[in-house]
Amino acid sequence: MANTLFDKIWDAHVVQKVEDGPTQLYIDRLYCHEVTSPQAFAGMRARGLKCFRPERIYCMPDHNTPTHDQDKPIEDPVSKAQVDALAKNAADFGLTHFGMMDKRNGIIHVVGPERGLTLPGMTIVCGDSHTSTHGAMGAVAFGIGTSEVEMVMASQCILQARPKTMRITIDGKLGKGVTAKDVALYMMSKMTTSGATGYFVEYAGEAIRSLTMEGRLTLCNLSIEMGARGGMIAPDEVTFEYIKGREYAPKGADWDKAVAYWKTLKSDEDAVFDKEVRYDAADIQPMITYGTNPGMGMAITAHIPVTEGMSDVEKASFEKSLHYMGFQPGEPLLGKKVDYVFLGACTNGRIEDFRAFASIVKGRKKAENITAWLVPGSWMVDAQIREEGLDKVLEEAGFAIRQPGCSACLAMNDDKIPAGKYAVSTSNRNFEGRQGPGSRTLLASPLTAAAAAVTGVITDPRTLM
Ligand SMILES: CC(C)[C@H](C(=O)O)[C@@H](O)C(=O)O
Ligand code: SF4
Repeated sequence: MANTLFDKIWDAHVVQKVEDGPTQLYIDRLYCHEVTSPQAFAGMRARGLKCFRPERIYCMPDHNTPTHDQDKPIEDPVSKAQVDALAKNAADFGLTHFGMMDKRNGIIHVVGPERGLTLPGMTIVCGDSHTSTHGAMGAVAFGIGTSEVEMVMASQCILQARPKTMRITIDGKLGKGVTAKDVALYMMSKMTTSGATGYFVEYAGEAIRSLTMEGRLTLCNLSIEMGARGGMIAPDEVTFEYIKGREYAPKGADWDKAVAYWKTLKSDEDAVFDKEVRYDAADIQPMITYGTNPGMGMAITAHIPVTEGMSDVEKASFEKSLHYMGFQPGEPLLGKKVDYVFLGACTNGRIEDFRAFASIVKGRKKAENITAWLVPGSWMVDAQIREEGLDKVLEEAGFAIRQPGCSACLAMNDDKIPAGKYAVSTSNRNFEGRQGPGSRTLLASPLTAAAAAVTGVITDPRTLM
């Protein structure tokens, strides 16, 4: 029988099936961060359990870590308690822990792939919705709840209902200034934030194949914002090239064996998906969001939609959203003044994102009215930035690089956008208050963020390329 990529990986991990019930699925990797693991560890303690496969569990703090002075004790008592608890829990349960200031620390969804911990064919879970990111390497990766984290700690298995499969094919070539982030924002603007609910998505087509590994990670990261259980891309030479030589990647004969297996990880020609969606790359422009969910996006040169034709319910929520943002239906965003720019998050905190940002700001200066937070996704990204001399380019243009972590993506640390201020942000969520109480978020690519950072207003990055 012809199988999809998802079927192949899922079926290889089934321990047992419950008749008319969920599947018991073996999990290759469990990632833990400080926010969603404390209750799971407490549950394990209360039941007197040890982790079943401690060597398959990797822990690191990322949400509560400050992005400055990480060598000093964390000032905020809540954040300090969370971060300290993870270190203690990892030590007590014999788990690998990349603590703050460890050169392997960073946002879990940036670190997994870059250390070679995330590999094709794996099942990967974490108590975090953006675990979908790892699917870019050809893995079945999805976010789980805290009680499920405990289940995996105890048994290295999880009970899961099998999701339906969807394939999204993007034909053709992406235009100038159009990045993986724009592809994701475009799809969401078409499908809405619930367009893929109940499905596990495989991305395919020429435009997807041509993405770098970083771009693929960005795209799969945003799968969850379309409601998908996860997103994935069949591994290919781009994937193998990215993984080769990384710290935890297979080496020598194990590498050859692994690649031979990974090459089988693709949907069969005649595999049938529960749903198929197609888009044309030529229709995708640099995108920006104007509302308070990631599906409220448009081409940067477009005008905010008008309410004609909307139902009363749609109109009410649309108007509430625009009121929060301080925008009017039908108006353009180009030229609007911005206060903050955030480059980072598990969406766009990788080396390629810093390269893209630097390519625009090179030889220009940060606009006076802009406060810019540039936050590498990990210490490895930080090291690459310096190795490539991008730090010099950024500094000459008036930007400073902060220390790794989730930062202003959800503002669990001090990096909060003040109420009423506008931030062009490379993160993945623009909900009310997401980047701080009253903050107004406009999601966009690193190129668009850079264009706003040097002009002080919303600017089409193509005009600066
Ligand atoms: C804190 C965590 C549970 C949350 C998530 O699951 O995604 C966070 O990472 C986010 O991006 O909102
Ligand atoms: S960077 Fe943002 S989206 Fe990613 S894990 Fe951290 S808080 Fe969640």
